[in-house]
Amino acid sequence: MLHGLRLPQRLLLPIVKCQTITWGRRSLAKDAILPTVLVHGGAGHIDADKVECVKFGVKQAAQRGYKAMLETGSTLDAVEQAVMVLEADIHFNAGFGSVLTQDGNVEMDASIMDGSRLEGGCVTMARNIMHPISLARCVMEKTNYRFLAGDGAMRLAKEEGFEILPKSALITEASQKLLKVFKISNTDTLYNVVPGTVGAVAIDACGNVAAATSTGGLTGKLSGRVGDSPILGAGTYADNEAGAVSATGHGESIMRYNLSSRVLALVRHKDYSIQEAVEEMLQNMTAHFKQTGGLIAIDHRGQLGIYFTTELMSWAYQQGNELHCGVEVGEDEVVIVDDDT
Ligand SMILES: NC(=O)C[C@H](N)C(=O)O
Repeated sequence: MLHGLRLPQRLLLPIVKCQTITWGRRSLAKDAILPTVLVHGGAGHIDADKVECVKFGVKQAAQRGYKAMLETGSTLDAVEQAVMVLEADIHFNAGFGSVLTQDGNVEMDASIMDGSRLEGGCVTMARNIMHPISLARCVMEKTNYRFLAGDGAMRLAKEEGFEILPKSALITEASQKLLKVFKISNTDTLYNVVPGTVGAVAIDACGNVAAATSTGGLTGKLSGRVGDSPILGAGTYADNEAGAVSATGHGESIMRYNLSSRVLALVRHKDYSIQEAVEEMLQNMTAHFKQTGGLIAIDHRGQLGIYFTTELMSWAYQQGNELHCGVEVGEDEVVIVDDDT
């Protein structure tokens, strides 16, 4: 059965009026976009006793990202900071708490993209660092390349002063238990039963978008397996002319479907609303590959798309002083936060 939620059409209240601003590729005359940071904490099952912790985590992340955007004016900072909160949180499969390979090791994937310049950075097989998302950003900003793997990525981490943690530092009791369960059950869809991959998308008042995704991948994966999360167009994409997307779910399906790019192509070329686009693409992917997933997205006008074909997906966003959050289909909890949080 397919699950998802429809968000109420939101009023677009002008809070910042942008001048006509010329970015690299075209002139944008935009107004009435509400700056927003939207995050997800993975699609799948969440144990009932963990739901509140997971909700707390995604809300913290959305708030942190929003605050970063206000402080620095950068959507790239917003998505990086939001994802960093979730990488450091034991309840998510990214950074600390990442799931384990068949050999019992942590190998992490991450990517980040700046929609104003179509710039991106990606890492795979990152080890022993808390924040692969920041390493992905370093690849983008400090090298002539856009994707580094394994030893090369780790060399950059050392050169850039990342703290290199002991091998066991990111491994948790929960991830070890999951690997045991995986080995007994020998299924490849264990992402369905663990809190997941994390991601963020953001837009500022001028229509600049960014996206970021970070994950430990799939429990029991072969060493060297690369998922969708570090692949631009699959797990992550951002383009000011269409919007920003972060995906979660079965990586081998998401990458073959080029899920994030397809969503934005519908918005840009077929005049879909972002919610229609995430629903249709995820339903099609799920029907085609018989594998599930979840998406968060923001279009270039600031409209939001949230959808999942799994049982649950944790998400949260901050827009002005409203903090929204949900886990189940149709859930949309709202709290008002202080301006200075
Ligand atoms: N939980 C997830 O979202 C897993 C991730 N998409 C991967 O396949 O690596």
